[in-house]
Amino acid sequence: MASSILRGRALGVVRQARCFSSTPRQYAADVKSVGVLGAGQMGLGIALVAAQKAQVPVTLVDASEQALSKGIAFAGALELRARELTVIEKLLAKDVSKSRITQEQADQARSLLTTSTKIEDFSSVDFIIEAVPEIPELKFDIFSKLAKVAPPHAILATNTSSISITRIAAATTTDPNDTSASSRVVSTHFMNPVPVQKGVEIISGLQTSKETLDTAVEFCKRMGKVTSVSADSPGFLANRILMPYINEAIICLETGVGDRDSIDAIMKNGTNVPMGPLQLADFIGLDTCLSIMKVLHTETGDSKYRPSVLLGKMVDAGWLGKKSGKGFYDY
Ligand SMILES: NC(=O)c1ccc[n+]([C@@H]2O[C@H](COP(=O)([O-])OP(=O)(O)OC[C@H]3O[C@@H](n4cnc5c(N)ncnc54)[C@H](O)[C@@H]3O)[C@@H](O)[C@H]2O)c1
Repeated sequence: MASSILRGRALGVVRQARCFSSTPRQYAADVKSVGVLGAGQMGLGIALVAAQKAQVPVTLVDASEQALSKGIAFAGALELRARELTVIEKLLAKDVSKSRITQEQADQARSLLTTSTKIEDFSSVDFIIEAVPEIPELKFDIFSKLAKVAPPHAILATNTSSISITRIAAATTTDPNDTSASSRVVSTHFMNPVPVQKGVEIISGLQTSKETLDTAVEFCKRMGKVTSVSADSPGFLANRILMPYINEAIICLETGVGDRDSIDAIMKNGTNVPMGPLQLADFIGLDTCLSIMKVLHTETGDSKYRPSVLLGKMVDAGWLGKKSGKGFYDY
C-alpha cells in the first residue's frame, strides 16, 4: 500500500499516514485482510461473509473462548469432539446442500478464518469490524485499544446499532485535535442474519475522513452488500424506523391490544415480511432492542421512544430471545 498524505475532511487537518491508494475502488481493493471483534451472532456472520465473498483472510477475536469454540472451532477440534457442528460449519453446510456454493468454496472460506482471544492479533489487518455487545463504555474502551494496536492505516469500523459514531471515534484519542485514528472510524452496520440480508448502513462520524467512508462503502460492496449511507443521528436509518415498530408491538402485547400470535400474524401476513415484530425482536436479541430504544429515548429526549416496560422486564429476567433460549417464544 502506498504512503501519502491524508486530508482530514471534517477538521481540515493534514497528517502523514500510511494509507490506501487513490480511488474508492482502489482503497477497497487494498484491503487484504480483515479483523472481526466479537464472535456473536453478528460477528460470526460478518467474518464468514468477508471470507466467502471478499475472499480475504479474517482474524476473528472474542474475549470468550467458549464463544469462539461454539461459533467456529474447525477440523481437528471437530473431529475430536465429533458432536455438534459450530455455527459457521452449519452455515457453510447449508450453503453447500442448497448448491449456493461448492464444497471447495466452503473449504476455501474455512481456510481463510482464524481465531484468537487477543485484540493484539489485529496488529497487521487492514480493516477491523467491531461487533461486541451494544454497551457504550465497552465500545469506547475497545476503540481506545484498537487505536493503539491496529496499523496506522487500518479502517476501524463498528457494527453498533445505535451508539453515536462521533462518540466512538472520540474514544480513540485523548486529544480531540489529533484525528489520526478518529478519521478512520466509521460504522458498517450489517443487518441480521448477515449472510442473508444484503443491506448495510454506512455511517460517518464528524471526524470520519472521506477516504474512510469511501473504503467502507466499497469494501462492503466487495462483501456482496448493498450500501445505504446515513447521518450520525440516533438510531441512524434502520433502527430509527425498525425499533419503534418493534417497541410498539411489545406495548400492544403488554397493554392487551393483542396476543403474541395475533400481533405477529397480522404484521407477517399483512405486510409480507418473513416474521412478525415479536419474533424479530427475539432474533435480534431483547437486550439489543432495549439498548437501542434507550439510546433513541435519551438522545432525542422524545417520549415517543420510551422503551416498553415489558421489554425491560424480559431483559431483567434474562429472557433475551433466541440466543438465551427464551424470549417471546421458546427456542
Ligand atoms: N443482533 C442483531 O440483530 C444486530 C443487528 C445489527 C447490529 N447489531 C449490533 O452488533 C453488535 C453485536 O451484536 P450481537 O447480537 O452479535 O451480540 P452477541 O451478544 O451475540 O455477541 C457479542 C460477542 O462479543 C463478545 N465480547 C464481549 N465483550 C468482548 C470484548 N471485550 N472483547 C471481545 N469480544 C467480546 C461476546 O463474547 C460475544 O461473543 C452490537 O453492537 C449490536 O447492537 C446487532
